[in-house]
Amino acid sequence: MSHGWGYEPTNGPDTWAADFPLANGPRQSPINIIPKEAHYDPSLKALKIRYDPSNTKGILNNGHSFQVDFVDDTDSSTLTGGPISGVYRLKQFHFHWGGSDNRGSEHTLNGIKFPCELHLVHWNTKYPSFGEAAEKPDGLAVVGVFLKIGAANPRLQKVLDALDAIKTKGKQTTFANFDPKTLLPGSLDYWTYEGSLTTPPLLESVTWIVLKEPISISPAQMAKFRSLLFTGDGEAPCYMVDNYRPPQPLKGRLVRASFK
Ligand SMILES: COc1ccc(C)cc1NC(=O)Nc1ccc2c(c1)[B-](O)(O)OC2
Ligand SMILES: [Zn+2]
Repeated sequence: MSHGWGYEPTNGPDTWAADFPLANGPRQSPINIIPKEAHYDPSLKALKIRYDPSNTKGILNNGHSFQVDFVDDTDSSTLTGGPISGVYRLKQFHFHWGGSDNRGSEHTLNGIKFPCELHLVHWNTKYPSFGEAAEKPDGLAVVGVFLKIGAANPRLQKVLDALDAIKTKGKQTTFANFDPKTLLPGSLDYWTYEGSLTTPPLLESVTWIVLKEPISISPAQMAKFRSLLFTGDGEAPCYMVDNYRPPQPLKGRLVRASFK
């Protein structure tokens, strides 16, 4: 049976180039962000984020992470402003995390890994669908939020409570009326650069918008993420941990900052 990509030594990030040559492309993600080397750009606009909780569609264990999906057939949950032009619709959000608190994020700050990173995925409505947009250089905009260990985050609780129902790969369950805006930190200051999906097919279609301010997650809440399985029912269980790609070469790209 074909060995799909994953995060184990036999199918992890170092093996992806064999099936996905974009892995060695010119605008791969994630990257290490060095704040002192970022360029403050006063022309960058503030992010405008408007989400409608009634667009929440469900929650799924896709075997690589879990994601909360949104109805995206109207402009009711959108990202505008910031470094992007036009209207991008919210499609889904998901997380990446480590097997212990010293790793898990995809982007790093001065080489520091956070225990977890949230990705809010949006697609450019100048294209007819997410799939079409994902193939275009300006097709996607992803807001990345670092999570750091601290007090329990009550905003995460509804998501965490749903995880028992999606323990194994392929499981999904109803999930309604969730406002992802409640997951954002107080400040929307960000770094931005042109990059890619951090999972195969590694398409180079993402304008990354990484927020400077992390949100908190408690050790008990992290343990809940780590109780999910990469594997499906009936397979030898493998805990869903370390589902992150390490930083990729910057290859001359500029990282801009929306703040001084
Ligand atoms: C098999 O998966 C696909 C099949 C067809 C298409 C067009 C896209 C995908 N995958 C996809 O969108 N992944 C994906 C989308 C967005 C983000 C990430 C992964 B991330 O880097 O982790 O954060 C942002
Ligand atoms: Zn992601």
